[in-house]
Amino acid sequence: MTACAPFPLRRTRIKICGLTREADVRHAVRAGADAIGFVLYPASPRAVTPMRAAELARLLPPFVTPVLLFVNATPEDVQAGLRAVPQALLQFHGDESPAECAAHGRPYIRAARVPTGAGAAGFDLLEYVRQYASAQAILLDAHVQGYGGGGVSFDWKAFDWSDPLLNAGDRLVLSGGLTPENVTDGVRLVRPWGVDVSSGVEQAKGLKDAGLIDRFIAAVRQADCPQA
Ligand SMILES: O=C(O)c1ccccc1NCC(=O)[C@H](O)[C@H](O)COP(=O)(O)O
Repeated sequence: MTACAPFPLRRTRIKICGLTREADVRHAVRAGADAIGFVLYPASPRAVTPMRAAELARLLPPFVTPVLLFVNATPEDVQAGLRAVPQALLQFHGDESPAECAAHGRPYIRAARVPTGAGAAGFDLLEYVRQYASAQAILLDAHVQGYGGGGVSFDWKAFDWSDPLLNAGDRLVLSGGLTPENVTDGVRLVRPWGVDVSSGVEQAKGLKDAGLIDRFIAAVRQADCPQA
């Protein structure tokens, strides 16, 4: 772990997503993850059932948040997830409207799917952030085939992160193709409240790699330290 003197000015929150195994959950928590995501989207290679998410969420100590991820799920499916993991934060990755996301009366994370390459410049992120004013967090993901977890980044330089309207309320979560190699730069540029990673800490889809998790978290902490 990188040491800062006298202490980091900020601590970027870290969510690790798409866990399916007990050992991965235990390791992520020990390494310092703040939130653990479970994919309740049956078409995903990282999908778990609500019952399995509940088993894994039971391993979480206080102050580590379970997150249930949905893609165009029915309200009944979301409710089934919440019955299994009542303390969970919700994450919506599909085409859900602001009203659909808010309908469960629970804090939620809204994934914005930002076009990759030159397309990012044409994406009105400010309008998106305004539209989802009821979201506790806006997760900045890259638009890939499928709905997410694609291990692809968008062009972080396409937006003005110093715009107080864009970064208002500390609710941006940088995501999409983050790795131990690029996350320090991403955090220093965007200054998000948190980061979210799946592919970048995996040995295979749904199977996390302890060494990559350690390196990823150390790289985030490095970004949190004031630069010499
Ligand atoms: O993980 C999936 O398979 C998945 C499927 C459908 C929608 C979202 C999905 N995952 C989202 C995430 O894991 C993260 O929140 C985020 O998009 C980061 O993914 P990655 O680029 O793999 O780090």
